[in-house]
Amino acid sequence: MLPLTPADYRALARARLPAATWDFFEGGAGAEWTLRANRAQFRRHVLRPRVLVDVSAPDCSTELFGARLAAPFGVAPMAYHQLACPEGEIATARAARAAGALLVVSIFAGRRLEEIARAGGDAPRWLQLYWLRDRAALADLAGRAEAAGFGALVLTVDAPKVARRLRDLRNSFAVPDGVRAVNLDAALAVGAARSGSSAIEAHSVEQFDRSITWADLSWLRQKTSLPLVLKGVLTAEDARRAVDHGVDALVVSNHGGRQLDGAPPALAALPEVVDAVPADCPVLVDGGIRHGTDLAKALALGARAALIGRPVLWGLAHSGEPGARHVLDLLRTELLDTLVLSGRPTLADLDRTLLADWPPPHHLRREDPPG
Ligand SMILES: Cc1cc2nc3c(=O)[nH]c(=O)nc-3n(C[C@H](O)[C@H](O)[C@H](O)COP(=O)(O)O)c2cc1C
Ligand SMILES: O=C(O)C(=O)c1ccccc1
Repeated sequence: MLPLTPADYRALARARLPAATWDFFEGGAGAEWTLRANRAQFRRHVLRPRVLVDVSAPDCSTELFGARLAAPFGVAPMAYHQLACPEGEIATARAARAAGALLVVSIFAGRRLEEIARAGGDAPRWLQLYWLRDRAALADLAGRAEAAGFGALVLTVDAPKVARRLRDLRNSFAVPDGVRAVNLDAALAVGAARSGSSAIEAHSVEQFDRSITWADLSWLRQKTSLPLVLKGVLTAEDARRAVDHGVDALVVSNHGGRQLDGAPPALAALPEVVDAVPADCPVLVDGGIRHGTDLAKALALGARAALIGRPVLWGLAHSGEPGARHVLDLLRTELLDTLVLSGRPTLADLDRTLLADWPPPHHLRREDPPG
């Protein structure tokens, strides 16, 4: 089968991956309610097409922190791309560069930052951090990122610990031998499998500093001159607080349903965050974006760009760099089609008038009594 959508890559990737790896990629926290809600929320909006608009030159390129993107999206930070393909983040960096997409590298990447940077060339990349107890390790990463041409630091704030993910507990999931977070000291690595527990959850409990507060942000600020992005904000209150603390951009995210189960779908939280921050503060979003139409909906609700998580892993698992590149290219192609067919040829034309609620609110439902 020739894959024509990210969903096609999902089916092909599943057949190639060990069951426990598949579960780690696909799974969420708890009852996976938020995981499902991320997708369901996209189905609650329909697109209101405008006709007889000149759509002969659609353009979905954009700029973020001074870097040019061919399309308004990037690869979400995800640990250990070598679980999907042997080249790991090197393949992803080449794919993102070829597709003109931003790459956000996880602190738990399996390849060295400097190598990833070489593979990415002049394409834009950011580094994601978790706040480890070992602040020297954080300071070291911040310095290396700046030296290797990373354009921003992304602090993930929705994970004081990794959540209880039932699939990983049932599988006693651990990272296989030969895959390691090489940008950190071996002493900070994820441990071995233990029956009935998740090595990743256990590791986070040991290594993540869950005592940090807003007051600690100034420490990280002062370690770097790079823009600072907070990932995992879902409320207007925290969005305002972030801006007050000098944060340069936000990612509205529930971590792909992998952290607080019961958190709102990212798309539903997006408008309150967009409305809470100044217009010059970029708001990104991730979670459940699988189609070009999903991108159009997120942008219409005020996102400057989106991050793509699992679909990139599907492409990597299918065929490494070309697979990941094709997934990103498909999303850009689908977005361009959406711009043309909805009569909104540029990203500036995507606003809330593109969307209507679905199903439409009724005054009178069939089951309501007459009169
Ligand atoms: C396998 C996997 C590993 C992840 N690792 C990280 C990580 O290291 N750091 C982080 O901030 N988010 C991590 N995330 C969350 C993603 O950055 C992103 O928020 C989420 O996957 C977006 O949802 P989507 O997969 O539905 O597109 C991970 C997600 C997955 C699926
Ligand atoms: O962030 C995650 O979702 C995740 O899966 C992870 C992986 C390795 C270490 C910490 C978190």
